Amino acid sequence: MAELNEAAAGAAAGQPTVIVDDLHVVYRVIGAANGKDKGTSATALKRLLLRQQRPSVKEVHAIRGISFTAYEGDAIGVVGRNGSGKSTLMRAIAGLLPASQGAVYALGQPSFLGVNAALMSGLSGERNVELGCLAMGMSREEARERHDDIVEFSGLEESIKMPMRTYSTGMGARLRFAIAAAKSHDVLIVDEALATGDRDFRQKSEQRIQELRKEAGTVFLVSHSMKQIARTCNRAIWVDEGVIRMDGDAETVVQAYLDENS
Ligand SMILES: Nc1ncnc2c1ncn2[C@@H]1O[C@H](COP(=O)(O)OP(=O)(O)OP(=O)(O)O)[C@@H](O)[C@H]1O
Repeated sequence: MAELNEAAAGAAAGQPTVIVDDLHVVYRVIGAANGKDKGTSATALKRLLLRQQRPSVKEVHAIRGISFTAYEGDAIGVVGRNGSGKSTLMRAIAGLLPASQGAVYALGQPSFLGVNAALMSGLSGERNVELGCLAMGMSREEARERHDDIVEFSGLEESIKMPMRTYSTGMGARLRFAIAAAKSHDVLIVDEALATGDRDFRQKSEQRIQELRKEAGTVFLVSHSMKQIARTCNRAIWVDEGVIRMDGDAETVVQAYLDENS
């Protein structure tokens, strides 16, 4: 495993951008431990009226001691079965979830799909492009300059004038990626967003991920598509029940994962 790790690091050969050191993440779910207590507002009210004790707290230890280092120029595919901890790991790297033990050190502020500020569902796609660019630190002029390219990349055409709440999940994901991809990032985390696009959009976005890598950033790509990981990434991390099962060059990890899961 150590050999693979070094091989992956060598492929990118840049400075470290993310260091994950013995990371643990624990979710606390209130009222989930007792099968009879469904945790609805009615049961909460009943408990209040009857002065019963607070429901027990169930802990879900989603990440159980993960360590690795990502480098400039790395495109890291994150693979693993449903519920293995991929999204939790990504959210912890982005600083959206606290570590219950260990730490994440990152260069700059990792962007979770690039636009950390949520897009506004009541506003048009066009207006969200402008706000998204400003939220990523562009000047108004820069945002205006990039506008047409972002709209074209998104492929939303006339729908760009419609409020975002009228968009399908796929349309929303395309717009988010198009905005995020308009800027270089030290660390960009793309969590399943590309899965919703059609073939054309997937090709465009995979190409853009390669360009972002060349601009000396690190890209994490969570995907259930092993082909996409093998095409897009130089390195892959296989997460299994909250720990790293394998970390190495993308093709080797994808093959090992497929061997076990097909
Ligand atoms: N908000 C939450 N509260 C409690 N438990 C959670 C929460 N989010 C995730 N979990 C639990 O943490 C574990 C890891 O979930 P996570 O979403 O990180 O997995 P994943 O690998 O991204 O799955 P998928 O491939 O289905 O998206 C699972 O056991 C899940 O039930």
